[in-house]
Amino acid sequence: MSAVIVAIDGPSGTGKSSTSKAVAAALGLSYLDTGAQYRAVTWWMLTNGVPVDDSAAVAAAAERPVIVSGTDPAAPTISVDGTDASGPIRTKEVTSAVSAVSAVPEVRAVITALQRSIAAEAVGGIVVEGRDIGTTVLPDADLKIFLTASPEARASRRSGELKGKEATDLSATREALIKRDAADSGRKASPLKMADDAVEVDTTPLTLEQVVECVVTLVEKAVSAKQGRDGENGRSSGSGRAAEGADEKAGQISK
Ligand SMILES: Nc1ncnc2c1ncn2[C@@H]1O[C@H](COP(=O)(O)OP(=O)(O)O)[C@@H](O)[C@H]1O
Ligand SMILES: Nc1ccn([C@H]2C[C@H](O)[C@@H](COP(=O)(O)OP(=O)(O)O)O2)c(=O)n1
Repeated sequence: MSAVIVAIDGPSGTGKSSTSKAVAAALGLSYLDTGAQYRAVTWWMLTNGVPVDDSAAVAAAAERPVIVSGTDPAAPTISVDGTDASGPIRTKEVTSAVSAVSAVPEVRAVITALQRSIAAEAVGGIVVEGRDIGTTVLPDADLKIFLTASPEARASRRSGELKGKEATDLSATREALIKRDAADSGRKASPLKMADDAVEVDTTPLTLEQVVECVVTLVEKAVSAKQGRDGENGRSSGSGRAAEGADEKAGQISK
């Protein structure tokens, strides 16, 4: 069977990273945080003096940063030009600039190609999380999930994280999230949007554990359906009873 590919998209604070990591760890899959890659490019632009509001300057530099992502869900890594960037990419400066940088088509072209090659190399399967994975990066993913949550829930989750570090003001966090979502959803190049064939999960009333359980179940169904399809293909070329058993499971997927 070819490796399962799971796309998890949604706005900020809906639980994409926590859910994707836990699901990948539970099922032995690789994990890719594509937001971290856009943050890494943004950090490179800021540290190299590229004016992030000048899209032509950002476009001209788009191919320069060398981004490497480690895909172990237990210890995901991100480096830029060989330097660990996991800390610096989470600062307020990067968060404020990342929507402008990620709206530049030349940046998206470079990062999208990188994401596709990482997914293709993940022989054991992968969970890829972001904004445009189901619509643009991996439109043939075996399962597409779109996570949502109320702005209040998202802001309170985020300010819980920031406590003791940077701004903890709930309404400021809420405004910043809404502004970033509007920029990410309103850009021309590959905006944040639910794919037509995605499963929407509203995480507002759910604990993280409940969301993980729900997504693990959906992935298992998608794997069964995939095995069914692979079995069917095998059977049409003459591969017998095992294919028939797998074929029965194909009806179980619910979208
Ligand atoms: N269902 C949930 N209920 C409560 N807190 C959650 C839930 N899902 C995620 N969180 C918490 O919310 C914060 C943001 O989650 P994260 O996975 O980083 O979201 P995203 O990747 O969508 O921005 C984290 O601190 C995480 O532990
Ligand atoms: N596939 C993606 C992933 C992220 N981005 C952009 C848009 C987001 O505001 C930033 C940062 O993404 P990230 O997932 O780190 O954001 P949060 O964890 O939700 O704060 O990157 C994107 O344009 N496409």
